[in-house]
Amino acid sequence: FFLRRRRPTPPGPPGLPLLGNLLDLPKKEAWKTYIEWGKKYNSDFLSMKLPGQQFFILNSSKVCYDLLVKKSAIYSDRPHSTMLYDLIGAGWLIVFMKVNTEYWKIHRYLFRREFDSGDSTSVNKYHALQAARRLIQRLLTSKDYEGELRLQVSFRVDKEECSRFFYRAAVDSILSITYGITPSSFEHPFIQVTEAVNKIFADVARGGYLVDVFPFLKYLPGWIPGIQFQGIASRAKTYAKDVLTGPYAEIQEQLNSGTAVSSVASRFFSEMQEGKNLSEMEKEAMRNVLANAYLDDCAGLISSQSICALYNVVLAMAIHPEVQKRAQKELDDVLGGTRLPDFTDYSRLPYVTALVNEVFRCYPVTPFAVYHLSTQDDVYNGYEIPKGSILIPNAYALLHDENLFGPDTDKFNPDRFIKPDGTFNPDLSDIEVAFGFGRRACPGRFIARDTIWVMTASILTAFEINDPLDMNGNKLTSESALEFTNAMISFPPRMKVTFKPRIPESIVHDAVRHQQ
Ligand code: HEM
Repeated sequence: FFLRRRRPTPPGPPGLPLLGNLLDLPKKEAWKTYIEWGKKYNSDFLSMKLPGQQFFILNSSKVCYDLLVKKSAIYSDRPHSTMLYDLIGAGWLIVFMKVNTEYWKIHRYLFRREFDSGDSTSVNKYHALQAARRLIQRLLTSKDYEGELRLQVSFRVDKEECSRFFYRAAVDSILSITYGITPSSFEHPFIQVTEAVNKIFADVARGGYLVDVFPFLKYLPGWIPGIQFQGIASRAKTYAKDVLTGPYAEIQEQLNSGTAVSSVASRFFSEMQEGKNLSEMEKEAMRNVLANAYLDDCAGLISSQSICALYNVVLAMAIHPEVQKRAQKELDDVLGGTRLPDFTDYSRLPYVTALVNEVFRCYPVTPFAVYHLSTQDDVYNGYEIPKGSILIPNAYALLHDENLFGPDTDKFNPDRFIKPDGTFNPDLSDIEVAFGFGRRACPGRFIARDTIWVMTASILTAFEINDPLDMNGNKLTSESALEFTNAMISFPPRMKVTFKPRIPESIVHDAVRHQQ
């Protein structure tokens, strides 16, 4: 036994005794450093150790597919968070659920049924379209608006200019899809609570709580100096409960008073009223699925993916005016400058679709997807992967791989998604990795794509996005060095842009009225 030779681990920076690679952890855009490590160690499969935890970095499509897709049965778990599970009681968050349990499977099944199947898709799309139109109307009629609107595009989810519009648009869209609720203002409690939860969950995901490293700390009372996490957890527990039960209770009241509009929740309650026999687990799972959709998109596991994607669209359009103009020409040719786009225009707007895909590719919202945890000892290419290892899929590396997406992948070029005959090229299907891998792949990706598409098409129809400036007032261009945040959800740098209207206000007001 003692003489048994251990198999090697893949190459990686050597690290220090006890600390492992703690001091090697990149402070900026870690995904780019991991690509550099791959070149240095001449391997697409790397290892890294932190105290008590073995990590593997997956830098190529082959390794990601071999492990996370082909062997997804053993590479699809998540690390346990004492803060989230044991202290906040947020075991209903699908993204952190233990894999392959009946509980997780019923949540995934219901999520898929409600967010990616024929009947529900058309109602979901209708709500996303309405939210897009309300966004355009709010931008046009903002009290700050004087012919042109100067927005501060900021990744901080607070009440700064851009957040007011894009944060609200994303919440507006997902709340109406899930519960049929349209918040009347930014101060609405269902928006405010997501802001509060956002901060705490973001810290958990960043590994910001010591109790996640030393779980025994959970037994210490909150009055001991340095144990603030107990107080934070107790506040988060209240917020999380509000997220789970607030809109759920409101939709029940609306149904009773006959004022509910069609949504995922209303369909579910109608089924129950019609006598559909559901187990207690199914009922609980459905309540959780609704809250997961609401929370994952607004304050999610780490922050808000759709909001980040919208910021990236604004950034990309501002620093690539030639792409913006071409997309606007396509929109004008189809819409004639007389109306806002809708989903029936999809097939006639291949360049808009290409540019949305290019935004997901060039500026991935989740450059590492979400970490996966292995549940069995395994061997890959002669290397040992012990049970309990964390796998970091470098989605950014794949999305910038020239073998998958053609030349100059550091350049923003929607044409890579256009076929020679001018139609959209669906063959670059590796773009899917922008939404994760294998059995954990994002179940909200269909509605996320639809929402970002219709919001992008609507914004570009209604506005020119000009004059991007950094926070020091320097002009930003496609050549500027942009530093994205080094986090699970990677936000673009803060900047200011101008929104200049391109169509008469009456078109937008008519579109919103027509939808009601
Ligand atoms: C731009 C938008 C979005 C992006 C880029 C995104 C990306 C991701 C990624 C990378 C994962 C982890 C996949 C993995 O572990 O391999 C994930 C998980 C998840 N996403 Fe999304 N997402 C987006 C929008 C949404 C929306 C709108 C919803 C809800 C309607 C949603 C719901 C979820 C859920 C429930 C999970 C957890 C799945 C599980 O762990 O089994 N996402 N998403």
